[in-house]
Parts: sequence; C-alpha cells; structure tokens
Amino acid sequence: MQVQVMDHPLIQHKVTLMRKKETGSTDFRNLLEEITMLMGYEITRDLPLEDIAIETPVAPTTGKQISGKKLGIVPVLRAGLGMVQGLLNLIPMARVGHIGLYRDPETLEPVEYYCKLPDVQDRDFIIVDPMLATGGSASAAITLLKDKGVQNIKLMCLVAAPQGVQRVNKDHPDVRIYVAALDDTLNEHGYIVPGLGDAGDRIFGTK
Ligand SMILES: O=P(O)(O)OC[C@H]1O[C@H](OP(=O)(O)OP(=O)(O)O)[C@H](O)[C@@H]1O
Ligand SMILES: O=c1cc[nH]c(=O)[nH]1
Ligand SMILES: [Mg+2]
Repeated sequence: MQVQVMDHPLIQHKVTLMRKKETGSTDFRNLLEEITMLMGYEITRDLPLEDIAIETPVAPTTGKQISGKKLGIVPVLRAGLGMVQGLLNLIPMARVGHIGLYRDPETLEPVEYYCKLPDVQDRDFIIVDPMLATGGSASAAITLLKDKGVQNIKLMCLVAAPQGVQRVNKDHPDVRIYVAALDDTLNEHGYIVPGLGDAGDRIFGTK
C-alpha cells in the first residue's frame, strides 16, 4: 500500500477528539481545519523556492520565496469543504476548484453533480476529502482532473480505510496519498471502522 500516514502527536490527538461521537459540529470543523494546516505543512515541503534580492534594515541580502508554481485545491463536496481554509491559510495564492460527488447509499458508487475548476494549465492540484472509504469518490475526482489534462495530483484525506488506499493505488498509481489515520476496515454500509461517522453530516450538522 502506497500511503503516507502523518502521525505527528498533535494530529493523532486532534483526530481522537474528532472521532468522539459527542464532539459537536463547531469543534469538529475547527479541529479539521487545524489538522489540515498541520498536514499541509508537510505536504507543501516540496514547493519550489527561488532566490530574491531584498534589503533588511541592516543590509542587502538574498532571501527565498516560493517560486511562481500554480496550485489548485479541490475539495470533494461536501465534506472536503472543511479542509479548504486550512490549506488556504498556508497557501493564500492557491485557486480553489470544486467537485461535487455523493456516494449512492445502495451501490456505494460516486455520483457526480458539479465540477468547476480553475485554469488547469501548468497547475498542480491537491484534492481534499476527509474520508477515503471504498475509494470510489477519490478515484472519480482524480479521473475528472486527469481528463482535463492535470498531471500532478496529490490526495489528502483525514481518515482512510485500506480498501480505499488500495483502490486509488490501483486506479492512479501516480497519485500520492496523505492521511492522518489509516483505520481497520469498512463496515457493511461502507463506513470506515472505527472512523468518525459521516464527515459531511458532522461538519454541517445534517443527518
Ligand atoms: O471512498 P468512498 O466510498 O467513495 O466514500 C467517501 C466519500 O463519502 C463521503 O461523501 P458523501 O457521499 O457522504 O457526501 P457528502 O460529503 O455530501 O456527505 C466522503 O466525504 C467521501 O467523498
Ligand atoms: O466512514 C465514512 C465513509 C464514507 N463517508 C463518510 O463520511 N464516512
Ligand atoms: Mg456524507
């Protein structure tokens, strides 16, 4: 299985708080944003830098700045929306696209209902979705981007099941997957076990 589990102690602590069934929507959203920032710090480690001449109050010097790499963040609606602000806090110049997918409760197959993306030319993308369960939604979102010509895609999730990682590895071996937790399995309804329940419902207070 090709997946990077970001198990920094702060991330593990915050994921545990999110898993608790008594955690309400406000705390759930705030924790998701905080974890996304912590993961984003690592995921952006390979951003290219360039030299820039600057003057401090004391002397001229050469500093580093992020070179003009074009980045796109794409949340898979709805739950992925909860991970957008955390990344934008780190990369304010990123553009944001949206892919609307819901998982049919009977077949567990993803159903597309929306797609709006920024200009994809020379742009790298990070797809965000808290839950990677069967992997059907993530795989479909990646395919959508690739069909538009996107070449460099990362997938960032909060909690994954091994089945979802394996599905994305098989369908898209070029896409690196980053998760905060790799759980045991899926139950008969396709929910991650132990997981945290329905991420979209917990973020938005629906049922
Ligand atoms: O890996 P999969 O088996 O495809 O399942 C994961 C998908 O399920 C959830 O979305 P959901 O369909 O509940 O939509 P929502 O975000 O609107 O609640 C989740 O946010 C993923 O997009
Ligand atoms: O456990 C799961 C599986 C799919 N979608 C969720 O929100 N949670
Ligand atoms: Mg949902």
